[in-house]
Amino acid sequence: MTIRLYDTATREVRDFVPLHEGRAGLYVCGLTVQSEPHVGHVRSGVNFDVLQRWLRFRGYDVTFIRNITDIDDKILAKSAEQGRPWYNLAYAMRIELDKAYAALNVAPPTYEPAATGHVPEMIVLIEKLIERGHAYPADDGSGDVYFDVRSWPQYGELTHQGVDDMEPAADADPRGKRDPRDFALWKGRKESEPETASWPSPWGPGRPGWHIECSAMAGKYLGDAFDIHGGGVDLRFPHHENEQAQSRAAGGAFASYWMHNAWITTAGEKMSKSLGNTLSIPAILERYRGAELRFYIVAAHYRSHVEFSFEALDEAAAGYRRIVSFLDRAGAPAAGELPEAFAAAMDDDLGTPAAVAVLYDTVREGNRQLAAGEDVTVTAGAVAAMLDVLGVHPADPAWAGSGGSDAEERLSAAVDALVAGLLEERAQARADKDWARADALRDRIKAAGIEVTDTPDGPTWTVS
Ligand SMILES: Nc1ncnc2c1ncn2[C@@H]1O[C@H](COP(=O)(O)OP(=O)(O)OP(=O)(O)O)[C@@H](O)[C@H]1O
Ligand SMILES: [Zn+2]
Repeated sequence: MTIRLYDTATREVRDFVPLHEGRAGLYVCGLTVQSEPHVGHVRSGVNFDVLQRWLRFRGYDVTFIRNITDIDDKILAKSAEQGRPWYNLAYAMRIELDKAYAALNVAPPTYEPAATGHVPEMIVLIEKLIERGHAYPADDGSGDVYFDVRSWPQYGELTHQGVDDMEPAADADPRGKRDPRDFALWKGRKESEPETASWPSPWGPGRPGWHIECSAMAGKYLGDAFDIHGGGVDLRFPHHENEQAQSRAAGGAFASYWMHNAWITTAGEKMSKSLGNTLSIPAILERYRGAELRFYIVAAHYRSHVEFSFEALDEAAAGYRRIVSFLDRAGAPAAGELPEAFAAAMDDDLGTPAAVAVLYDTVREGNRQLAAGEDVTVTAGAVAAMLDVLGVHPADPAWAGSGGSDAEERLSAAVDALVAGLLEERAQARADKDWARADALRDRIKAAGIEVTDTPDGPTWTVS
């Protein structure tokens, strides 16, 4: 019954022991809202949504914080390219991200703080670091402030590296730094940058560095010490190493466990805009239901890279539809008891592949029971409970309006059958050269607002 989680910091699977009994504080790095999200971007949203659902199922009162980075170099560069204010781009992309999460039934976090709303908290934290001798303002008049990595002997402990082996920090102007690895806490405003992208500070107008944002927001909403910090595996270094160094150097314990999800890849490479191998969420949702895409993502272990392919997605979607069809035939029961093997798999570092195997086995057994005319109440209730935990229950109200909800599909199937019947009658009337009847049938279909198109595979219809 104990949840065990792989902790990236200790590199082992450990029992989850919360700081406060019955409660779990979770912080996940959200996205920089600079462009439309692709399927790789939403993976962490889905994976950590499964984690928070599992923690809740196990009785924890979860506080889940996922931030939005709405100011940074990439946003400024892209908005300049597009000739629009940076906040206009960030806001528009935030709306796209919200839509993608909603389409995948990723529940909103307890609170979703945006970096631009927390600059005063970041300034207080930077002042504290300067006071404690772990940060310094650059002496080149740039207005930058850097974290002094040599002042913090534990720097590198999260990713098990010695300072001397590390690359220079890329996110800061090298001029005013004491050590090339010192990273920016505050970036003085450059002449070329818009005034609206700067905030007053003791070091002059400027904006926060990326790493300090998460330290300040995690501290504000979860306190100096909290349970789990998550994010994509590429954030381990430098972002998470830096977050931990800042927060601990300021006196807090920060996260007890670190969890990192792996990538969605194409041809073995991280799906990424800079590689030009991305697939946007709306493009996928033109062909698949949100629940099918989510099922595809959750069926893989969060620490395994997923090589994206439409064949694999087709397979997952077909598997999901078989599960839904079983539930339908079993009379769409309420969630019942969760099978122990499923719970054990989830307790074991969110072992979703093993959990999904239990789900398929249970459906197989349910189909056998249906064929044998046996009672399927318990089996179908177990299937419903497992789908709930994974966030893919077809009756979840979250799917309503996102296209292809269960109710819509059934309605569509019913209309399909009726239209097919009318079209068959029309075909027969034509074969019989009964033109008046054929026309009357065509008019009836049209009057119902249905448009029929003849294709080589036979007629198809849409609601006009
Ligand atoms: N293919 C992916 N699989 C899983 N997570 C991803 C993937 N791509 C990006 N992420 C996550 O999304 C966040 C933003 O990543 P990043 O800025 O690198 O996006 P990107 O699309 O790769 O952009 P760029 O092309 O500028 O590198 C990070 O938290 C990262 O972990
Ligand atoms: Zn972060």
